[in-house]
Amino acid sequence: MLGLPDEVTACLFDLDGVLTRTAAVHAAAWKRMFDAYLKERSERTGEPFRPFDLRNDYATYVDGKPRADGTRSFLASRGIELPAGAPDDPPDAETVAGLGNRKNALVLALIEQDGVEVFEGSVAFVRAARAAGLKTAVVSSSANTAQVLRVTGIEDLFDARVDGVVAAERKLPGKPAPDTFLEGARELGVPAARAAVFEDALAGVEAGRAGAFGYVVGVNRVDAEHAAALAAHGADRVVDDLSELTGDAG
Ligand SMILES: O=P(O)(O)OC[C@H]1O[C@@H](O)[C@H](O)[C@@H](O)[C@@H]1O
Repeated sequence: MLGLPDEVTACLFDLDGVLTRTAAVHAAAWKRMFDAYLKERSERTGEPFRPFDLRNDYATYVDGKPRADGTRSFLASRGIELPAGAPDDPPDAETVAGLGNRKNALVLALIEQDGVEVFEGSVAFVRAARAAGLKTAVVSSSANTAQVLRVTGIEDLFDARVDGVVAAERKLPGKPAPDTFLEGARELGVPAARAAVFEDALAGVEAGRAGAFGYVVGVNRVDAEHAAALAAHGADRVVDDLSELTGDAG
């Protein structure tokens, strides 16, 4: 009925791009922050300015990973290495934390300005899963997860939450490592083999595969190329919307 293998008794949902329409918000904020930084750097050093590519740089280096890992990973792709800095570095500090704080201020401003929308097909799927007796958790790298769940009013649909704040407290390595999803399954009291992972990011489906979860659903919100990449990185099935799983696609 849910389009999942029979042995699956729990569902672990990524947030941004799976439950809520916030992946594009993050991508836009990353681009604005990195382009401003790269431009300023190129004026200073004389290196050519090559902007952040919203599609490829985001999917390859940033999407799905914790904020600092995404920052470091993209900068490394451009041969740039910055000091880690401190969590409360100001947004103009030339550190990994400073650039991350600059990007987070942009995300919060965009959320404040435009609000957050859910994917209705996903919310209907979560409700159907719970009605069928499955346990549900949100497993996201985002430190803004609690706030996004609150403003969209869907926080009560989940039995557990493992987000960027929880992962930092418990010292769990972020996606593509499987640890945050494994922690989500542990909180729901099920072994990984009985849990399904729902992910739109390449780092996320990789985490699903690395954790040997019972089923990995790739949720494609981009294009056919991204759908193929989700399958190549570990998705057992790729859908454009979770309603495809229940056969409710309208
Ligand atoms: O900066 P935040 O809100 O802690 O989120 C970290 C990451 O969380 C992930 O869910 C997003 O896919 C990334 O784009 C984002 O950068």
